[in-house]
Amino acid sequence: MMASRDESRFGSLPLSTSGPLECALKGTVLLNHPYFNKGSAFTYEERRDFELAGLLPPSIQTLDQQVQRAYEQYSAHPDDLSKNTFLTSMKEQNQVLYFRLLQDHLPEMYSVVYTPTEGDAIQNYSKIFRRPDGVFLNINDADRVHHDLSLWGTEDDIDYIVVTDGEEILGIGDQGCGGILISVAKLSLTTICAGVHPNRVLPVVLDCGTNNQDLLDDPLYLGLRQKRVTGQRYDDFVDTFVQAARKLYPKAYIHFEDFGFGNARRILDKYRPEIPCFNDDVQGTGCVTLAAIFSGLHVTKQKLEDLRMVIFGAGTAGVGIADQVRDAIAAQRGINKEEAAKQIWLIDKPGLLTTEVETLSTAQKPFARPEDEWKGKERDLLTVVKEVRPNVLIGTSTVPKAFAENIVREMASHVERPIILPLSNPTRLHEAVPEDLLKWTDGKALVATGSPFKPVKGPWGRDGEEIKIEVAECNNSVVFPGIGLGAVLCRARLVTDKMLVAAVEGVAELSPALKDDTAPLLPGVEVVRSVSARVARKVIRTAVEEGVATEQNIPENDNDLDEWVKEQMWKPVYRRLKLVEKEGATREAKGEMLVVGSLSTRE
Ligand SMILES: NC(=O)C1=CN([C@@H]2O[C@H](COP(=O)(O)OP(=O)(O)OC[C@H]3O[C@@H](n4cnc5c(N)ncnc54)[C@H](O)[C@@H]3O)[C@@H](O)[C@H]2O)C=CC1
Ligand SMILES: CC(=O)C(=O)O
Ligand SMILES: [Mg+2]
Repeated sequence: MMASRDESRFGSLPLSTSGPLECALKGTVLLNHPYFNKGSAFTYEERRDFELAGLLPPSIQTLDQQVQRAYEQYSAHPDDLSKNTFLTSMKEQNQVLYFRLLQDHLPEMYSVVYTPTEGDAIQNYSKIFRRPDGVFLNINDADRVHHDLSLWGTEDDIDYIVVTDGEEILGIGDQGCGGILISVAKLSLTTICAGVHPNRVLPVVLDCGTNNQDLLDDPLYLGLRQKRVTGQRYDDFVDTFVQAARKLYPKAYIHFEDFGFGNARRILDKYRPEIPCFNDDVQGTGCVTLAAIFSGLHVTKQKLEDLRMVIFGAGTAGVGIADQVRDAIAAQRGINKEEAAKQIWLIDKPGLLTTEVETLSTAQKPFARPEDEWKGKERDLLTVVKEVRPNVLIGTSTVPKAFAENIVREMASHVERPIILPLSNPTRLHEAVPEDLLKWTDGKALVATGSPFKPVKGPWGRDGEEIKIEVAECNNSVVFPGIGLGAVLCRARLVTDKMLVAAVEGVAELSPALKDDTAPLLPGVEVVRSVSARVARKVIRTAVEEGVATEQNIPENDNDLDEWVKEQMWKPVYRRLKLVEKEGATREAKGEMLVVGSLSTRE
């Protein structure tokens, strides 16, 4: 399916987001198709032309009225997980209404469709399952991968694929085939936050088995009931998927999500030089955290050269952050990466990572401290904080309460405004909560968290008056949708380091803390679409400079480019349906294009 092209002042736009929509479906088939369905909002003419009149109550309603009703239904649900399930079924019924409801209530619903509630949905996947959503590929049927993927469209149809193997979902570990829901959730965010067209995306899970014994013992578990396959067979399976996806959907950008520590980086390093791909946990987290650090340093009136950063939890996300920050230090100070790495200390299960630690991974090695520096000293977090006197402390360990009061007070005794980012999701795994961090530092800590938290009140105003401190969400979701949108629109061949740096700048420029030092370190979800548009513009501009943009008609002027980006961002509005004959109709008009959540309408 290629959406019908719009004529605009830019000529023909690659992605259409407005104008009438051709449709060859009628009656109940139409009502059951989430892409076309408008429910009570079908107009009089549409009800007549599409044989809907007797299938709907007579009042014709507006999208606003539908949103109001849907919001009331949503609010009646007793807990977040049932709200999440309600939203999923809404998406399966009426896509525009689902995205519009989300858009209108984004700050409230963000945590319900994403972390932390999506984590609960994933953990309960086999219990709450109703309809499949996305592509299930399993390692025992590797020879079917090409065929099974080919059912989702032709070569122009897919812009964006999110793929997981379910091994390291959020902070909740191995979730086997339930991981499909992280692919689905990340794609919902690319649409709602960045306007990536919801019918041109593909959520995929690579089911390689699971080492989660609870799942293996659960009679209702839906995935492969076997231990994870590793080694060459695993690598071959991932490669079979990547090659098939490239061949079938050569325009698609591949976003890797929540792979295990041993695989995430390896897979990224293998494919990055060849195809447009991105690992959100490594690169997305690195980018958003660097943006938060930039605004924290702006508040403390320091520079990257002043940075002394301790990262607790040196896994996929922790080392991803270390890399991104190290590269930024090297670029800004004009020094090599080895020298820049000296401003970063990594701690993992063995304690501080030094050159003597035997389990160092390839990615951790560049940050290992010389063993001599630490002879005779403890390697735990408290000692490291005492010795290093960091101004930035990051948590990506999944160890709740790891940033204990004595550690935080120790840090705050050496620096005026400690920048503390507990990033482990979901909420219950945060290394500390904002309320404690602010209490222990008399409101001085500059905090951002991996999942959303309510603002904290305390007597931290200039004259001791009570103020409310809003805490930014430092989650890769601030940045990955915009990077993806940029890469898709410019049809990037590759995602280069400089494109990622441009994305960091795009987020950092819009940080509220730049204007007000009591404001959050990162832009919030209420402005996420403009953040994504800015990030996309910067990513596209850099892709052109780097010679990796293949789209021909990218405007040169920044204002034009902004408009070009925004015009192609999908919006949740009803488009007039135009009846066409089935014969000769496009795949879109015949309802044959991918609509996640509409598997039952596919043949
Ligand atoms: N806010 C955000 O945007 C993101 C947050 N995360 C969160 O970060 C956390 C880690 O995720 P990944 O890096 O993907 O997982 P991972 O498993 O690759 O990394 C976790 C690391 O923490 C270490 N660790 C565990 N217990 C420890 C202890 N007691 N002391 C020191 N280190 C310990 C582990 O050995 C491992 O290296 C998760 O909770 C995840 O949800 C991940 C990606 C993005
Ligand atoms: C945010 C995210 O990607 C994670 O927690 O894994
Ligand atoms: Mg993730």
